[in-house]
Order: sequence, then C-alpha cells, then structure tokens
Amino acid sequence: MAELVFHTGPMDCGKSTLALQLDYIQTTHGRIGRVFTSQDRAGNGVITSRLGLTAAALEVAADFDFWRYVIGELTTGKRVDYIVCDEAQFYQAEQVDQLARIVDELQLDVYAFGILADFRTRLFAGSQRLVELADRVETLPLGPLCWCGARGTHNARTVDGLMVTEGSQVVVGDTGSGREVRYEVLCRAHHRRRMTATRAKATLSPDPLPFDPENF
Ligand SMILES: Nc1ncnc2c1ncn2[C@@H]1O[C@H](COP(=O)(O)OP(=O)(O)O)[C@@H](O)[C@H]1O
Ligand SMILES: Cc1cn([C@H]2C[C@H](O)[C@@H](COP(=O)(O)O)O2)c(=O)[nH]c1=O
Repeated sequence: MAELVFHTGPMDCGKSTLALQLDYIQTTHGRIGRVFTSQDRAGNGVITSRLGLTAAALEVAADFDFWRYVIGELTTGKRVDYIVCDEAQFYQAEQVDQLARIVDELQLDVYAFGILADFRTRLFAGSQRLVELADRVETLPLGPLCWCGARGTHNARTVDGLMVTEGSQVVVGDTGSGREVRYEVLCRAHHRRRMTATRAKATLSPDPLPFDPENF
C-alpha cells in the first residue's frame, strides 16, 4: 500500500537531511522519484540541510498542480515511483489534497517534511492539511534544545534577540546568529513567556547588582 507520510518537527531538527537521505536510499535501490521544495533558505529549486547536503529540487509555486504534473510525466512515458516534498508547510491545502490523490489513485509513496506551526504557534495551512490527510505523522526523534536545556518544540521569531509575535506568517530565515530577523527554537514554557536566550541572559544574570558586603 502506498502511503502519505508527514515527517515533522521544529526548525533545525533534521527534516531536510532526512528528506535527502530518504531520496538517496530510494535512488540507490533503483527507484525513481521526484524531489520538491518551496522557498528553501538557499533559493528556488534547491534543498539544503545544515549538515551540508544540497540537492536540486522542483520548486512548488502556489499554483503548481501535483496531480497534473505526475499524470503528465506518466502519460509521456516517464517513471515516477515516489515523491519527496520538503518545506511542505508552505504548500497550499489543495496541493496536499493532490498529493493524497496521487497516493490513493496512482499508488505512489509521498514523503512530506515540514514544520507544523509558525512563530505564533499557529498551524501552517499545508501542515494542517497534512495532519488531516496523512496515513502517518512522524515526529523526528532528535531536535534542538531550548536555552534552558529542555526539548525545543516551538519556533520563535526574534528581532535583535527579542521574540516578536506580529508579522507575516512567511519570512524565510535561519536559526543561526548574526541576522536581525532569525528563528530560535524554545520549549513551550519559554515560548509562552517570550523568554529567548538573549532575554534570559539579560534578566536571569547570576550577578545582577553590585554587592558590597561591608554595607550589608
Ligand atoms: N556540525 C554539525 N554536526 C552534526 N550535526 C549537525 C551539525 N550542524 C547541524 N547539525 C544537525 O543537523 C540537523 C539540522 O538539519 P536540517 O536538515 O537543516 O534541519 P531542518 O530541515 O529540520 O531545519 C540538526 O539535527 C542539527 O543538530
Ligand atoms: C517559524 C517560521 C518559520 N518560517 C520559515 C523559516 C525557514 O525558512 C522555514 C523553516 O525551515 P527549516 O528547514 O524547518 O529550518 O520556515 C516562516 O516563514 N515562518 C515562521 O513562522
């Protein structure tokens, strides 16, 4: 039975790495697939993982039709055994419906990868539809830690180290330091309190005030 599988987890948990590994394994066993992505940090038509792997991919624009694409490939004699979809949070809900139809009616496996929720903890449309339709939702086993050491589960958007809660849902970016707008993965408690690493360092300093034991 073909499957629609959604591999999810916060930013920086290894989704793109796993997507490329999965494609590699299938390819080395003689299967022929198609690899898609949408708005990767490195630009259009490419998948990049922070471990250094990079591969060409087909870019999914908002009006791309997966069903028509695959039918077009098959009816012109090309082979498609499976489909890998990275950054699937950015896909339209209708595109996820098309992927489910491909699984059911063409018996092709579809492996999707993406974050569930945005910086405000709201589900992305593509991820919501994947949770609704997938045969299986798999959470990646390893992920980033919050600055407190707990498992990082929620994606925060920061500007100059401070968490913001307003803005466009889509702002392509990274978790590394050095940029004005970036992302930081926090545990839920610290996401709720907007306590980023920078703010924690400033407010939870072990020695916040000068202390003179003579005058104490
Ligand atoms: N130098 C490194 N050595 C080992 N693992 C690394 C290194 N740099 C990044 N990683 C790991 O790579 C993974 C991030 O991979 P990536 O596929 O880009 O994540 P995602 O697609 O989920 O954002 C994380 O598990 C991270 O711990
Ligand atoms: C939380 C959040 C993230 N994004 C963007 C930032 C990155 O470009 C991708 C996630 O990529 P990754 O491979 O999982 O690191 O999504 C966004 O646009 N809006 C958000 O709220």
